[in-house]
Amino acid sequence: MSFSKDKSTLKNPFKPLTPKSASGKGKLPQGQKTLANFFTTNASNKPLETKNDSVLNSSLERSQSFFTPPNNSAKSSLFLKKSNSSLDAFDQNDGMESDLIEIPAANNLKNSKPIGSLIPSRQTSRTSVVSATKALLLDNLRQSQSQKSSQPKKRINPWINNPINVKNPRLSQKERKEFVMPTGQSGITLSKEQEHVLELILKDRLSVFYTGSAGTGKSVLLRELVDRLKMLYGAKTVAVTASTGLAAVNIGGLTINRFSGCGIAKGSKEDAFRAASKSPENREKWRRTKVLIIDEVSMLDGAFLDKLEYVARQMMKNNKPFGGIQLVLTGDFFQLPPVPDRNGPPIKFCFESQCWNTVINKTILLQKVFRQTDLTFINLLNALRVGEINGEIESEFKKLAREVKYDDGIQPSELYPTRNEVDNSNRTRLNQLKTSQKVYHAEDHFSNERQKSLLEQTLAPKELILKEDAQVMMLKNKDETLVNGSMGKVITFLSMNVYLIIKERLRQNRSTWSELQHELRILSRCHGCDNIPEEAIEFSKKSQLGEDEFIELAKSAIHGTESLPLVQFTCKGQQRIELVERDEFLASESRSNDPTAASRRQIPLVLSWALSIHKSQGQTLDRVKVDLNKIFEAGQVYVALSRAVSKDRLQVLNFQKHKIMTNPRVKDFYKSLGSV
Ligand SMILES: Nc1ncnc2c1ncn2[C@@H]1O[C@H](COP(=O)(O)OP(=O)(O)OP(=O)(O)O)[C@@H](O)[C@H]1O
Repeated sequence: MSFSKDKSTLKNPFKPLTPKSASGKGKLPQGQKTLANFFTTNASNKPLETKNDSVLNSSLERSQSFFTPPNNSAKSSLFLKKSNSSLDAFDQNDGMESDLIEIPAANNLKNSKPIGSLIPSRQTSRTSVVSATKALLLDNLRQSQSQKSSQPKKRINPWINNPINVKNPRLSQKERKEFVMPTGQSGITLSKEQEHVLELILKDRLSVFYTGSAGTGKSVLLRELVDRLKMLYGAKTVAVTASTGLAAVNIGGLTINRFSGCGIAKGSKEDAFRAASKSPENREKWRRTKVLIIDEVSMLDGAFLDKLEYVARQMMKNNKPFGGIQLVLTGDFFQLPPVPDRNGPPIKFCFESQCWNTVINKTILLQKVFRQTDLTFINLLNALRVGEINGEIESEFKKLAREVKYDDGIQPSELYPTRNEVDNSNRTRLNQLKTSQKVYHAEDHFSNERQKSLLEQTLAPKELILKEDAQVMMLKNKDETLVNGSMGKVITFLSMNVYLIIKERLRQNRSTWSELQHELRILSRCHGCDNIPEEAIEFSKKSQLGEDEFIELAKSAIHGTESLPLVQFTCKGQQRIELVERDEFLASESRSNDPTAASRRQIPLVLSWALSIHKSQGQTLDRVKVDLNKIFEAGQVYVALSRAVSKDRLQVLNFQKHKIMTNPRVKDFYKSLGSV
């Protein structure tokens, strides 16, 4: 490394850059975007853009346009609908949704009321909340009640600007009666059928199993439900669990095995109770539980559910079903089944458990599919779900073998049944790149070997190897458009200080993206060097940023903090560039407020040329390629193909009718619900 300029003649790299150097650049050719356009600080300023002019999208656009830009000084996190007329317009569209199917279980305690009578005020029930303290909730209630004649309320987006702060905001009995829960989650307005499920659980206090095909919004509904239940009863009384570690991580909960204290519960129900009651903390946890939520219930063994039911009655010293605990189960039994135990008895689905009919008061089928909007595609997926593939449907799927070309260079996620195939595919693709590489080692915090091994279940890898041009997927929700599952491409690696200068600089600059990508890569090479590399000095003479400015940036890059991946994401059809910082991943059995929680700090990205079908369950993927050659499990093909948002962005290789496996017991169960 050498200097071609005397250090003393160089400007102070830490001095803010002046706009002066931005001047003098030629105008952009027509239609070309400046790089500054790609850097978005607040995606919520833009309405959602979708190609389909469907009822759903137009509803979404309308509801999106009601948001005002974030406002820090506002009383945080309350979203309110703008006016009655817009609500009416929305409701008309709602009328086009398919009818609710509600299946009373054999012993239903109550019949549910008609939707209209369950929702006293359409206006308040359509208001939105993401997080709020008790005071804010009541404030919202008062405001919304006096809102009809007043000004439209300002909305702010707490996901972006405000920390979420739900500290056990319990409402009193009286307050609860008055309180009509608002809806939230990054601007998503729940559909009638989703709201109906909430009403059954929150108002009628029924134990509910809600199901529905892939993409019907079960997870969206669950997240909303968890927020609301915690607000109503207090966080500690709501047990949020899932059948697998991965699913538990997705909803910020524990595995049901861990929550219950039963462990793997291979023995009798009495053994399970003995294990669970060993620790006083565990007994206390059970006794304060009012609601138990279990997600991805298709993967939960029915025999385990029976043991749990017994444990609950013993713990609560109450002989009512589940010891009087309200139960909320969700999942789709046509998706992945429980993992069989080679040495144990054959698996049972939960609906085959002895307690099922006693503990579930209501079963609800969500019918409206949100993930896809093309009705033909939805029908094809439904045929796949129930395994009814006639010649016509088979030929439709076979047509999807064609290659799909994407003009932004981001390749589709390849889905494979086995982890080995996934690792091989990603490794091969990474090795093919001859670009710069960076290795990120996870920063793990744990207090024992068990916690250490649990950390390996988090989505974030212990060692993440990235290269420029590598295809990656985001693992965290950042705001409305950059979410878990967003796909992108690594541009280069920059330290935060250089990124901030460049970001500011590019707001005033009219250079195009293709012109600057190379400059950023050269700046990236300066990181950690003793002196400015020759290559950078040479390049500075033709830099779009101007020679002096480029040299200043190069000096900043030398002294920069950790070099982080700069990623170009495609979010809801728009390009967006972000420097991705480390984030925290809790082990599945840890709680965020527990100081002894096991956690991993890692860059929230994974290579995403390939994913396992198992990991893809629960995800919405923008572009998908599936090879059905090695499929071995019922539900696998359905899970894989139903991740795609449209047929146009799905490639299916080796589609053969005989590969589509559906469990006949699952089919019979759904037939008994009248849905097949
Ligand atoms: N009420 C709604 N309005 C608009 N979009 C919604 C709504 N509910 C869900 N969605 C969207 O539909 C997509 C699928 O939702 P979600 O993942 O909750 O479905 P799911 O039933 O859990 O699917 P799966 O069974 O495949 O895991 C997501 O992109 C989500 O944002």
